[in-house]
Amino acid sequence: MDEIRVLSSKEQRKVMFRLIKYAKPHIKPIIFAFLLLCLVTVGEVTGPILIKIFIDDYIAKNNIVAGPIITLAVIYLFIQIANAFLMYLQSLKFQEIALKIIQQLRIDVFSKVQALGLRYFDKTPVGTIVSRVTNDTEAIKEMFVSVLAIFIQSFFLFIGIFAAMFILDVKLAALCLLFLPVLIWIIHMYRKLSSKSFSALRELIGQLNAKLNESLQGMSIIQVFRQEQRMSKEFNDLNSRHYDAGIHNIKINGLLLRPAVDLVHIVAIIIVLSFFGITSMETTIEIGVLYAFVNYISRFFEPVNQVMQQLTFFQQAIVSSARVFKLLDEKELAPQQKNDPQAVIQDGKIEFRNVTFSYDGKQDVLKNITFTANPGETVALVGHTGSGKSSIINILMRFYEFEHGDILIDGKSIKDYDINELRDNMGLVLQDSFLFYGTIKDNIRLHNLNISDEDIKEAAKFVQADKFIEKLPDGYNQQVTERGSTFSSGQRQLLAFARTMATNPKILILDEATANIDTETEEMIQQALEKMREGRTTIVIAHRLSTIQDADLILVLHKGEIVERGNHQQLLAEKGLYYKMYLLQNGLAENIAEVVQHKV
Ligand SMILES: Nc1ncnc2c1ncn2[C@@H]1O[C@H](COP(=O)(O)OP(=O)(O)OP(=O)(O)O)[C@@H](O)[C@H]1O
Repeated sequence: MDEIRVLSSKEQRKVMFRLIKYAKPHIKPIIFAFLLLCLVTVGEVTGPILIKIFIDDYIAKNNIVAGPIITLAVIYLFIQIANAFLMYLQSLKFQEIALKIIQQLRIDVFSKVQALGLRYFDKTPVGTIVSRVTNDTEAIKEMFVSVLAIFIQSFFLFIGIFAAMFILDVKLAALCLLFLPVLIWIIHMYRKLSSKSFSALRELIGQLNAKLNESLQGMSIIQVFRQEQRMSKEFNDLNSRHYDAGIHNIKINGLLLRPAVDLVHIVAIIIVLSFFGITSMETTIEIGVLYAFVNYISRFFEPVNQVMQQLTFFQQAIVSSARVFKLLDEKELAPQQKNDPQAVIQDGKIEFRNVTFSYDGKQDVLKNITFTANPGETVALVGHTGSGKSSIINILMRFYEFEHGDILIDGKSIKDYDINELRDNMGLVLQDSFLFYGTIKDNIRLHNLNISDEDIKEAAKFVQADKFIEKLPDGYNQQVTERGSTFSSGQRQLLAFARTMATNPKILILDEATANIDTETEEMIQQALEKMREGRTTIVIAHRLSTIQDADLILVLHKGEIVERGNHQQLLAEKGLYYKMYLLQNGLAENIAEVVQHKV
């Protein structure tokens, strides 16, 4: 989980510059949008000047001449209409650019997530990653769509208004400039106070997401173990903390947003009116100038208010951007390959040479693993839970990088191969067969266009999945719900077999299912596995020793080391760990307690 941390001003600036870099490819439309913005500002500022001319030159002087007044009115109307149109156009342009930028950012984040190594996913809750791709990029979108547009628009308007005020009355304009430091101070205070509460708020939303995600994924366990109340309590606690953070935020906003700025606004009007009152005793003042000033001051405070309001989103976007950039800079990448074009898998010979591996860099979970699986041979990994069987598969599949020793395929280091070459030739079937939302066909083909409908049917037939698929109302076009929850685990397993067989890999890696499957399906699965293994180098994690008695080599793992090796008969004759496991699994141990005591 990300820590609640307020970014320093320097860090915020760095994040801001990096965000702005995303706008670089859109420089031409941005310049166009800025030009539109300039025109809009000119339009906004000229309105009060035209009214000032109308008041001072015509009304005050009682000089009601139809021609010039109508011309003035027409110009005024034209400027207002043109401005409305230009405003629409510039806002559309800014939004378009913003959406394009955010689209790119999302693509970058998603590609990065896919390039990350499993170590990253081990330490990061799924909810947090989802939050990065959705909520955080959404917050950044807000920054580009409204925050920056309003900041820039307000800045332009601000300059335009001051220019107009200086044209009308230098002294009074200079007086108005005095309010600037006060406003800057309010904005600074607001930013300072609000940034911490925003970070806390965003962080809590991330935690709420993570909790929700955990609850949904583990729903069956939650219900079975009656964890509903605990989960609700934890969720409620987080929700209450979110509420408190929200209230804290509202208080800061309530105090510093509109009220503080409005107060300065009123003081400014009072000072301007007093100034006019005092000077009117010495010189005649033009009522039109007074109108224009009061109008400008109101217009000037409106953008300030808007900018203040946008600071909320700005803060949010900076925090979100910092998190997204942290993800983009994540160094925990998937193992890198040398992509040697000469490295091609021909026979599928696998050699582990003194491989030592650790997940955390501290504790070795595999120690000095050495074995060879010759082409077409089956090597079975057995051992108690936590002995390192899955870890061997994890490094063989290049899910995790290993530092010591080497794994060779057909005599070349596994690190030399192009990852596609490895993935195309190594079929992996895990215990929990993951099915995607889509049809059965999609799930077997996995969008590989080289696999025809015929290939799919053949693969299904090969693993005997065709029988149950054909009985489904829509056959191969039957819809698979999320994670394939409407299929039995045996059926899911058969579909996963078919998916693997459709690619016809040279190497098979199987994590044999431990789930209880009815005897008939079990039989089908065993037959399918036997056929699949024929002519393929196979590494299989076996939970039941009965299924691997014909393996060419059985490796018995204990605490990350290979403690016994040989075929079934040899290992039984050794009367070691394998022998004890075999007796236990077959209920043949005369005194099971004795065997267990022997630290099986
Ligand atoms: N992703 C991981 N991060 C850190 N440690 C891990 C990770 N996966 C496994 N381990 C640790 O590595 C050791 C070996 O685990 P591994 O999953 O390889 O055992 P296994 O023999 O496959 O067990 P099982 O039969 O229960 O699947 C264990 O101590 C386990 O706690």
